[in-house]
Amino acid sequence: MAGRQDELAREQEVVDRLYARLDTLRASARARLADVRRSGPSGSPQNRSERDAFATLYSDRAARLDAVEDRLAFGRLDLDDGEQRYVGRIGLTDDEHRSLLTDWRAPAAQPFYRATAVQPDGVRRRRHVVTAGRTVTGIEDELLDLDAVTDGIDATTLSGEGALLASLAQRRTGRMGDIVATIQAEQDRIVRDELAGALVVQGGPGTGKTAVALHRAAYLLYAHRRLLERSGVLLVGPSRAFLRYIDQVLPSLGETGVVATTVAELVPGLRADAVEDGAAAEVKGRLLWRDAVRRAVRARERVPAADVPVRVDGVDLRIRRRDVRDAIARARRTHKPHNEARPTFVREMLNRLVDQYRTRTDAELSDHDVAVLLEDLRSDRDVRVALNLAWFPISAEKLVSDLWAKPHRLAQAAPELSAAERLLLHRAPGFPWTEADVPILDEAAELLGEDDSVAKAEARAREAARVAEVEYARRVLESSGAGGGLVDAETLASRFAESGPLLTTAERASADRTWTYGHVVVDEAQELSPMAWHAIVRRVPTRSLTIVGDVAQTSSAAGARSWDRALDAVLGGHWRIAELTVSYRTPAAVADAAQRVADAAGLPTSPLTAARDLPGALVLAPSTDPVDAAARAAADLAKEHVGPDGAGRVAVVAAAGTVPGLRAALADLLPAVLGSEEAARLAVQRPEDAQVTVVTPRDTKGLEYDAVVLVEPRDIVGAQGAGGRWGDLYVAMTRPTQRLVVVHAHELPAGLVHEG
Ligand SMILES: Nc1ncnc2c1ncn2[C@@H]1O[C@H](COP(=O)(O)OP(=O)(O)OP(=O)(O)O)[C@@H](O)[C@H]1O
Repeated sequence: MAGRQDELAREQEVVDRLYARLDTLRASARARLADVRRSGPSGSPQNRSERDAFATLYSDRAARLDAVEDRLAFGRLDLDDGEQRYVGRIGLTDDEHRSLLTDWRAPAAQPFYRATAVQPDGVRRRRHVVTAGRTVTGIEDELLDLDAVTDGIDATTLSGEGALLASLAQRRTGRMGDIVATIQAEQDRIVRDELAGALVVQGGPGTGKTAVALHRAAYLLYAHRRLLERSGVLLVGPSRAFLRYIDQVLPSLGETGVVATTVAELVPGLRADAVEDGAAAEVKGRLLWRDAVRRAVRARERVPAADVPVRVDGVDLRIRRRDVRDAIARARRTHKPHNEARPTFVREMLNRLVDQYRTRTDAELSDHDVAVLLEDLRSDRDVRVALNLAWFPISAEKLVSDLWAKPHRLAQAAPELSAAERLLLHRAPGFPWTEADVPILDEAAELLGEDDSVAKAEARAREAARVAEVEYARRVLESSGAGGGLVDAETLASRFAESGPLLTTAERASADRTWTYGHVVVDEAQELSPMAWHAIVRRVPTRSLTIVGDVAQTSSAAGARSWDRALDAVLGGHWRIAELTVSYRTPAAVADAAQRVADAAGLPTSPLTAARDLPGALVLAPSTDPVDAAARAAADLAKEHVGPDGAGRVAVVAAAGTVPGLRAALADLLPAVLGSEEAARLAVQRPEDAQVTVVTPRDTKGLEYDAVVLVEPRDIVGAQGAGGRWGDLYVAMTRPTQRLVVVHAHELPAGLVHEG
């Protein structure tokens, strides 16, 4: 083994040099930061904001360098021409700009993920370097030499199998980690796919769709930094819990500027956390709301039933129906949103009233007289009421809450709905918003706009100032040499902005409903309703999207069972699809059983091959007392998998009605099985950090656990047979990385029966 020890020692030397370089760069970023901060609070506002901008720049750089500590370098390519190229989390060069480490996203790193013996791409050997902290603990070589190929090679051949299996075997921490060291070829093709257009990634559970989507976001930010740093990247996930689960991945890849949100949070400042019936959510998810909201808005632009008499300055005037009709037509011709077109309507009406006044009184009116008269008309209560009734200034919230609370408004706006469907949507005034309301509110906000003439004037002034700042920033960058691809004049200028705190693109974007992004990533995309798609696509006019999901896992009634049907309406058929087929999460026995169940239920599954199997991964446990049996199984699994260091996750997954009973049974049992101290430690964990947890299938969406106890599959599916919640069962079965125990009193669904 002397050869291997020598190799390890050699790699250790290289890794030591790379960390030394990293330390030097960190020290230099810190020193620059300290210099900038030391320069004190003196100077002109211009100087101060310049100093703040550089402080942000250097602290960003220091934070990025800090984030890449773990597994800084993880690969080596030995090329045909004798070059050895190290691949790692970021690119590093020495003082003479010679490459020490190649960023995993650079074209030069691509063969690390793609080269095969059949297509070696100039690579002789691929080496995975495994490190713990800064110590090299292992190496794994693949010779990409056709002579070394014994068996046939197929699409599922794993690269760096040892490193991959080691990472899959690790205890789960409740936070997703990056997979940068072991991205597989089929995944890499998706990660590096071009920016333009909409890419749909369909794949069964555990095929790495989420991981791939996040690595793709990091890749695109690297490959198109100038464009995307300014416009931003939006990530839409299914829930806050899910966003928390993945929130360390992008920072570990050196990217912190991505805006992460859920559909419920898509409109800044709006809380939509109430839960509603799936049937109502399905109706609210239909595309018909584009027309319905338009009609609801139009209903606030209304010609009165009869002329309205008003008396101004002792003169009798009439708000005439035909004037209102003409003024409405005129305002609509501006093609502005309702509230923004309102001043045109009002101006038009007031001018017509002035004309009437002139005719009635037969008076010569000077400019001054007209101005005074206009002011009188504007402040007259009756005139105001009549004009408001004809063109009502209204907020999105008020418009939509009127639709839900006032049956006649809904009937008028959405005549295509049946009376039963309309009844489903009825709410008492003051109800809280739900997720399905948000795309409708967004549509309303879009069609209403804001009456923001003052804000607009301010924005124009700010834009003029910004142009000057960009010019200034360009000069600063030229003279300081701080550009180097890390920051451009626009970015720096936005940080120079004198007013308010220094906002990053992500901060500005997340506070602005009308922001348009350079790229949008949608995860668990099968859950989105057509209206939610409409709201998301609006935010990316270039239609540059990465859409990942699995139409076999859909649980929302408004979600998609086919990508064609979900996307053609909003993307006009302009999207491409890639498929992932290897399940990295779930052991083969579990993945195969889940696949059989899903196929028997007729779900639109993708082909799925598990990357590994584990003995005893699937246990079927019949019991006459499933609650007790599930609690016992979970306690035993907790003993096996849950560590006091916070690693290891066990979930009991059950239909909602059983959850409270299971929680109580488990709480009673854990002290006896784990000891009272360990049980007490677990008992006080926050729900999102809980190492042992009892949840419904929908709570587990996108997440994973070391072991899962699945309680009574029949209850999860529900009584409807073929129309039941099979997607939920498919999700629940495919959460464990190590073991699935199915506890049941009733008959198991087809496909879940022990074969042989
Ligand atoms: N190339 C890889 N190397 C190491 N781990 C990987 C790789 N690909 C995926 N994994 C791991 O497999 C697990 C499943 O990945 P992920 O959650 O991205 O799958 P998914 O397709 O989004 O699943 P689901 O459809 O169930 O939400 C994760 O723990 C992920 O880190």
